[in-house]
Amino acid sequence: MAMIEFHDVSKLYPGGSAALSDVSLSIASGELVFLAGPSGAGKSTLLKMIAAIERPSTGRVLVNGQDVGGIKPRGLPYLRRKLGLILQEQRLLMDRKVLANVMLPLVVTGAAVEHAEKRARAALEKVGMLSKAGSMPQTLSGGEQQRVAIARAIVHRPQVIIADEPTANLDRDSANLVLSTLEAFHSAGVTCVVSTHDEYFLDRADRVIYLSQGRVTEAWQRNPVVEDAA
Ligand SMILES: Nc1ncnc2c1ncn2[C@@H]1O[C@H](COP(=O)(O)OP(=O)(O)OP(=O)(O)O)[C@@H](O)[C@H]1O
Repeated sequence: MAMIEFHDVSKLYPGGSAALSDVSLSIASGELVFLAGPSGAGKSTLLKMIAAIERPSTGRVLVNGQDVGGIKPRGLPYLRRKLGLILQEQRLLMDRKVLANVMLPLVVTGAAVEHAEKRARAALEKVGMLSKAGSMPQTLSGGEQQRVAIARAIVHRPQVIIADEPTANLDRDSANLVLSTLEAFHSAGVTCVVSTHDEYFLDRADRVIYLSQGRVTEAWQRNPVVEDAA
């Protein structure tokens, strides 16, 4: 079943040229898909459309069958509950401990503090960062901070993880750990869409969609999933 579908999606930013042009793609439930392409190709724009942070100028974006392009503000929390977002502009709060950072998405949606803390500890354990729960973010390496950001993104157990360049500026070992963390969620059935510049990861990927100047220029799949005919 398709979790994410783009049908002839174009995006024009006000006053700008087309950030995306006629993009059509389908991502199945449980897939791990990499989005590649040069800076400015439209990767961030595409990811933000899945979360309805940006809206298509034309075309349709469906998440779990729901058209999210025209979603009303009151429908956004329902959509966002399904999604775990690791976006470039969402840094950790440096004046709060790791645990508080990961609890925050639950606390702001009204969860009880004890419940939020329990969930946050479980999320930190999943990304191998529970021992740093009491640390301040600036005492962590870039890769560790990124794993905390992943814990924050999955604390509400989303069906889909959207990660925009989660390994940017990391050394190879840290990048590998971040990627293994995402792969573990994929193995647990979570749909993952991850943008990257890193050829090393693209070589290992099962499915890559290349964007250039807002268009899908290449897309391949190493081991195509054979749909069960039944
Ligand atoms: N809010 C905005 N307003 C106007 N133009 C924008 C906005 N966001 C992105 N753009 C433009 O849209 C195009 C695609 O940008 P986008 O950030 O989606 O690319 P990207 O592939 O994610 O690049 P990078 O790898 O550098 O993050 C670029 O030309 C960019 O300048």
